[in-house]
Amino acid sequence: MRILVVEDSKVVSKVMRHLLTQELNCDVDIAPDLAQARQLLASNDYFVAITDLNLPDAPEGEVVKLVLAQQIPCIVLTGSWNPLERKRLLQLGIVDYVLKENRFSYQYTARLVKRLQRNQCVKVLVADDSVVSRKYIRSLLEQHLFQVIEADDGLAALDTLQDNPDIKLLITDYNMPRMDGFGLIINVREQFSREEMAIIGLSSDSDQSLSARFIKNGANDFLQKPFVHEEFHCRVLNTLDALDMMTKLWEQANLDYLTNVFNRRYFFNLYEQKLPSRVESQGELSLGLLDIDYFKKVNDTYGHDVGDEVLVEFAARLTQSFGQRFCVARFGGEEFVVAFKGLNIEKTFTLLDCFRTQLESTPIITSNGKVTITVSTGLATYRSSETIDNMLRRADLALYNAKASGRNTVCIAQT
Ligand SMILES: Nc1nc2c(ncn2[C@@H]2O[C@H](COP(=O)(O)OP(=O)(O)OP(=O)(O)O)[C@@H](O)[C@H]2O)c(=O)[nH]1
Repeated sequence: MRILVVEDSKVVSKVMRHLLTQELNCDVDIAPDLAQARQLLASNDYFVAITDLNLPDAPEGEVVKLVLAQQIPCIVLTGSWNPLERKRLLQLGIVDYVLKENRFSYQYTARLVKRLQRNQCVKVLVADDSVVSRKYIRSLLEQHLFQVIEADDGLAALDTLQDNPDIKLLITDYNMPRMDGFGLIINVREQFSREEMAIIGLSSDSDQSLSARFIKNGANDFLQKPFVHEEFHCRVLNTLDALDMMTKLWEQANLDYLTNVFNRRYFFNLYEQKLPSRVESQGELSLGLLDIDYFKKVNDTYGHDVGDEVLVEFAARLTQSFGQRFCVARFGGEEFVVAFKGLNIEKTFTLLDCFRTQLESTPIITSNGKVTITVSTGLATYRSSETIDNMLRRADLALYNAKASGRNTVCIAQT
């Protein structure tokens, strides 16, 4: 990713280069005047340009037009606060007008570029029966590089969500035919939690209780129409930042910090409570408890860091082999579990034994050379009315037998 900074102050361009390279993996080109900006724009593709308005050879913000003419998102970073000029430039389609007030202005600009990069992968659904309003919101969102999908009422929005379950933000009007904004939000919240999707309600209705009702029904935020361009962007960005934060918290609570597979807590939340009904609805369930053989020796021979690399690669191979269909979790240390739902014991045994032979024959490449490991596995299949703890106890006994019989083998628990 390449970013152009058009700035005649050496101090400011140095600060921006430092902050941008710190926040993002990117190349930064600096143009101190319009002539050099023109040259650089002619020979490179830029993700975004950050431009001053007052340059030695272009004192009237001419560089903004040049950047926008090439369809490059433009952030104005200026020392002069001119409300009329600001309004004119926002209408021209710049991403933002940032005043150089203090160091936070530069940090804000770098974070904004990072958000633009993130926004490219974020799908936003706009539900509104007014074509004019929909198109306006679309244009604002596209200035910030979001992927935008439109729906003209609540029912059409629900259909769109079925086809695009990866939509991260829903912006919905209140008054719509067939299904209004409240009906839509109530339906959406039955399928998508607050960690999965954010919702912003909109309305031009003068009823002041609407904002609270939107939020009580499951929206994250509310905006009164007509709204100011920048308020819209601030609300969208804050809502998505909160969603990102929730996702991060969820990941910290449910994923293993080293290997990124699920952790023990996630596994037990998934299986502890509803084991019989889950098994009945999905058919059989088998658990594989896998423990790397003589892992202490790996640590003692190559060091703890290489031990970590081995664990990461082992988890990656488990995920590659089973992660798409089954739950893979690290129970702690060098012990992992895979829950094979819907598979009988014979098929599960074949899969685990195949994984075992492949692991043995494919050394792990580490920073300290190749390391060959083997794995012992205990395999238990669900018995009527059994708890997950009991199943794991039986899988653990089978694992003990696998270790006792010489390791590098899969042992089946007694039913
Ligand atoms: N590198 C690394 N080592 C870990 C981690 N968690 C646990 N270990 C080490 O894993 C080793 C497990 O050793 P043991 O329980 O004796 O088992 P083992 O050497 O694999 O022997 P068997 O299981 O009997 O084949 C210990 O040395 C732990 O310190 C980790 O996150 N990273």
